[in-house]
Amino acid sequence: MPPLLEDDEQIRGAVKGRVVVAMSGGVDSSVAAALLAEAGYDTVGISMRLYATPQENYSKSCCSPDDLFDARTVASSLGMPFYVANYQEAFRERVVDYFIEEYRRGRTPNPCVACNNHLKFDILLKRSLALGSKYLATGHYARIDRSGDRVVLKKGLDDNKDQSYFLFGIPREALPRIIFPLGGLEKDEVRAEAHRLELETADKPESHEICFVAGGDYKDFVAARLAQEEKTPGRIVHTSGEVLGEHDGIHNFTIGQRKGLGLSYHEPLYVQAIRPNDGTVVVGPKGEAFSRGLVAEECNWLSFERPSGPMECEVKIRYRSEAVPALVTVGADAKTAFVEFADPQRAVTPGQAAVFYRGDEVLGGGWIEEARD
Ligand SMILES: Nc1ncnc2c1ncn2[C@@H]1O[C@H](COP(=O)(O)OP(=O)(O)OP(=O)(O)O)[C@@H](O)[C@H]1O
Repeated sequence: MPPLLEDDEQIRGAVKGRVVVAMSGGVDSSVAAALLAEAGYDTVGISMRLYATPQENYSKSCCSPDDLFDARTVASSLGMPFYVANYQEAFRERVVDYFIEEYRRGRTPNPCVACNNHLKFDILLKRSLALGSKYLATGHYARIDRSGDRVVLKKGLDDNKDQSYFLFGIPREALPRIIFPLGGLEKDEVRAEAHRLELETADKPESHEICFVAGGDYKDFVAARLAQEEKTPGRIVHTSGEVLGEHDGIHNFTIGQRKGLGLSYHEPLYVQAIRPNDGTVVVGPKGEAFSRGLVAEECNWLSFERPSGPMECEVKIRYRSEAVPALVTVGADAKTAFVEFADPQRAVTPGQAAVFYRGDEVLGGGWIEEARD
């Protein structure tokens, strides 16, 4: 095992003092807390209560009583003070309602980004600083590099776990206040650390689902929360113009979707566009779903106040896709970015994030508004 926190670029330059650790009850944030405590930081644990799930789904939700219990147990074994913050209302407004509204509009939301932007790195960060803490730490797989003349956000070292895509919305001035103790570790090392530190959560399984849609299908979740008059039904039309069928609402579709279209056709068809105005869902064969670029709105820049001119960089248009070369130009207020891919990309999806990288560094990002042909 390489030396951890003390020599880690994550923490270099971070003056020892009080750190609030955001504890979800999972293994990652448990290890983050334990490493900071071991390195001599004055750690305080906070779990956010975000969502109340029905009784039968308790154990599958991110902030179920089980998880709060686990977080409390780990904090207690580390001798850390521990608090639960009730952020259910903010979470409902900023994450759950946003999630439903985006589907209603025929877009594909990214609730993890919304949660980071509005809960973790806004409300919780402010609360942490108000508690006299110097830093907020989370178990995200990303790095904050403090070694140069400016503090920058970088990808996590573990390519497979890297979560920097979800973090583009952190306010630039907040970066110096954040610590990601796991950014320089591989997932296997984190598990090994959890065992070495004898944490209760060492063998706890990963959570993969959207935390507030515990166990269920997100489409059912959205459909159950939309009144009939909020749904936009319409036609399913082939790119050739042929009408193939009808549907009950655009909230049921995502760009790039192949399954569950309710069509029988002689070749696989993919959703290529969703038109909220008249409810049309355009489908076509795989080869046709490519775009030359996109427009992103509400951009946040991390490495500078704004790009100084047209900028060559890499862009990632969904969490699990490669960062691909692109030319990015911004509008007058730097909130809108016009992205031209070096090579056309498949399934550009309004509502997802476009995150701009230069190598490992996250330059910034924004929300995809539309694809450009
Ligand atoms: N309910 C919560 N309360 C406090 N912090 C949270 C909560 N949910 C997530 N976090 C923080 O955000 C980080 C990333 O959240 P994510 O949902 O991606 O968790 P994860 O990668 O499964 O990590 P973990 O194993 O710690 O649950 C967590 O490591 C933790 O620091």
